[in-house]
Amino acid sequence: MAKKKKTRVAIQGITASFHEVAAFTYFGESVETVECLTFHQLCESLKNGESDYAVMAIENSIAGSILPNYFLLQSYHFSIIGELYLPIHMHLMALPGVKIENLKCIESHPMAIRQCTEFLHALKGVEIRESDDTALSAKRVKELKLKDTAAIANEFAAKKFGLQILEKRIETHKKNFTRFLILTKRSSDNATSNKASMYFEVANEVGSLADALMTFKNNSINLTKIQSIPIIGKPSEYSIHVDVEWKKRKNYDDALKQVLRQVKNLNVLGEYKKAKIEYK
Ligand SMILES: O=C(O)C(=O)C[C@]1(C(=O)O)C=C[C@@H](O)C=C1
Repeated sequence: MAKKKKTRVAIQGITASFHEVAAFTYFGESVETVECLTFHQLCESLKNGESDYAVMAIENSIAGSILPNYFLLQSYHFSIIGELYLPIHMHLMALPGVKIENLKCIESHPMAIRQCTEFLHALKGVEIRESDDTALSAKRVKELKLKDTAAIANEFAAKKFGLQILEKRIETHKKNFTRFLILTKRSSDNATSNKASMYFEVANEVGSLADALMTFKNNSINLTKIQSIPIIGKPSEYSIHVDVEWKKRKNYDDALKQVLRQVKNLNVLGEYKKAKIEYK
């Protein structure tokens, strides 16, 4: 009998990155992760059929939105079929025996660095270097035997690459989570959906955005996120990305019909089940 093919999930980063943890948390550990060093590569992997799904970080509770990913969502038109809020614990790690006083450089993913600015500002004379991925930074420290460099990454990376944790939980606030979107090429009807992501444009006129938002309110739709995204080539013009939640599907359907008449170029990126935020 033919062996069942594993579900392939594109992640940004390498094994032991936060994206891999997100993929395993959402799908279970039996999936095969496809490592992509950039979010652009991640989208290409899904587009080319190299992956069945992609997991994409979209915002962090300390560092904020990952704006370039909103552009990718608009240009690739994948379907959002789910979301995940992953608690994020950042650790400073180095080769065994290395002390904080020996460090000349700390490297990590830029989103990870932004989540640890309070801790990093307090260190004097240490260069902060951005990398493609938290786990990749840990791997580099190990493979290149960098005695003056530490990585910021998670506990799985420390274990996998044999690094010693010098300082635990260096994120600026302990309630720290990253929201990940689950993307695929096919849209699917999800009867249990109670959340949607969409973007649209409004006329540059008094009240045009407020009117569209009022329509959601008037239909008992809760707006959980609003993000303006520059329209390239049209300075001072924006498309508006919103995430909305509902208790009754009919309220959402009614709101959507009405909003369609108020805005331009409305695109629904996906309807899916709202995830819980569970702090560890
Ligand atoms: O570098 C990693 O480990 C990632 O998975 C990337 C990423 C991000 O893109 O925000 C994921 C979660 C954390 O917020 C930090 C970094």
